Amino acid sequence: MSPPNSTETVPAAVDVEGLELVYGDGTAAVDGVDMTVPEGEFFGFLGPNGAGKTTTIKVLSTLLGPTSGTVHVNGFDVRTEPRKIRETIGYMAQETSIDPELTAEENIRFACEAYGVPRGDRDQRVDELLDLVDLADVADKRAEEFSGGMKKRLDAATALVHRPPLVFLDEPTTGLDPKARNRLWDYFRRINDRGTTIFLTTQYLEEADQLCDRLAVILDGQIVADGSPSNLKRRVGGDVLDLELDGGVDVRARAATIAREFEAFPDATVDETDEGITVTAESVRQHGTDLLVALRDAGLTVVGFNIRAPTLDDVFLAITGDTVDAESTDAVEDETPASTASEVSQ
Ligand SMILES: Nc1ncnc2c1ncn2[C@@H]1O[C@H](COP(=O)(O)OP(=O)(O)OP(=O)(O)O)[C@@H](O)[C@H]1O
Repeated sequence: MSPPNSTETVPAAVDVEGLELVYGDGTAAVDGVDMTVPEGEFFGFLGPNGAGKTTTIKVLSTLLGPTSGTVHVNGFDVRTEPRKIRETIGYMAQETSIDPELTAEENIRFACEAYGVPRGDRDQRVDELLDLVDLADVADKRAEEFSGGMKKRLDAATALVHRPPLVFLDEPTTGLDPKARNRLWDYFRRINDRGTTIFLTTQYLEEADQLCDRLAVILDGQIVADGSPSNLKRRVGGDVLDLELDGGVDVRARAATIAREFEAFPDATVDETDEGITVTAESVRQHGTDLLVALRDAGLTVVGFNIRAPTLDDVFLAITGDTVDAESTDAVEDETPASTASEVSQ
C-alpha cells in the first residue's frame, strides 16, 4: 500500500536519526543510520549478510538499546517508552516463535494472552487470524505437523494478535520454496492493504521488488541507497546485455576490454560473469548487435546473448559490488502438512 500521494505529511512509523549500535566486542554493526518510514508503507531493508539489518530491527523493536542516535517508533522513543513500542509493533523473527506442541489455534490464543488482548475479543481475533493466513482448516492440528510455509504463516498470525499498526518481518521467507513464498507474499500484501506498515528484511531481491513501495540498502552498517524499486533500477543506468562466451577467463577478459572500449557505449559498466560478460549501458538495445559483430571480428565466439531491463540484482551488484548471498534459495519445502513431526524441516 503506497502512502497517500498528497502534500500532507504522513506521520512516521519509524523515524531514525544518527543510529549507531556498537556490540560489546567493539563491532560497529550500525554506523550512523538515518531513515524514515511513513505509516502505511511497505518498506524493504536490504543488505548482504552481516550488513546490520537484524541489529537495526532489534533496536527498532526495543530488543537492543542504541549506542547513540534518536529512534522513534510509532511516535515513541525507544529509550524512554519501550513498552509503548512493544505494545504497538509485531515482530516476526528469523526463527519462528510458535510452540510445536500446541495447535494452530492454541498458538494464536497463547499469543493473545501474552499480548494482553481482552478476553472478550479473543475468539473473534483467533478466527479472523486463522482465516487471514488460511489455516482455519487445520486450526486443531499441532504446529509440529505443519510444513515450513504453514509454520511461517502461523508465526505471522501470532505477531498480529494485538493488531499492531507496524510489523517487522525479518527474512520471513528464507528457506521456503517459491510456492510457499508466493503465498506468504499474499498475506503480507493483505496485512499492508489493511493499513499496517511493514518493515521487511529479505535476501530475495525479487521479493523486495514484488512487495515493497520503497527500499533502503545497508552496507557495513550504513545506508548506501534508497528509493522505490523502479527508481533504484533506473539508477543502474540503462539496460543490460548478458553475453555468453565460448572459452575461459582469458576470453572473458578480452571480451570485457573490447566492450569497455566500444565507442557506442561510452557510459557502459562491464562485468565478467561465470559464463561471459554483462554490459550495462543506455544504448545497449540499439547497439548490442554491433558489439556482437566486434567480438566476432576479434575471433571470439558468442554462444548466447540476451538484452533485458535491469533487475534489483543488478542494482545490488552496482551498489555493493556483490550479489546477495541467497544460497538457501534452493531449499525446498512443500505446502502440504508433513505426516510426522520429524519430516518437517525448518
Ligand atoms: N551479538 C553480537 N555481538 C557482536 N557482533 C555481532 C552480534 N550480532 C551481530 N554482530 C555483528 O554485527 C554485524 C551486523 O550483523 P547483523 O546480524 O545485524 O547483520 P544482518 O544484515 O542482519 O545479517 P544476516 O542477514 O546475516 O542476519 C555483523 O558484523 C555481525 O557479525
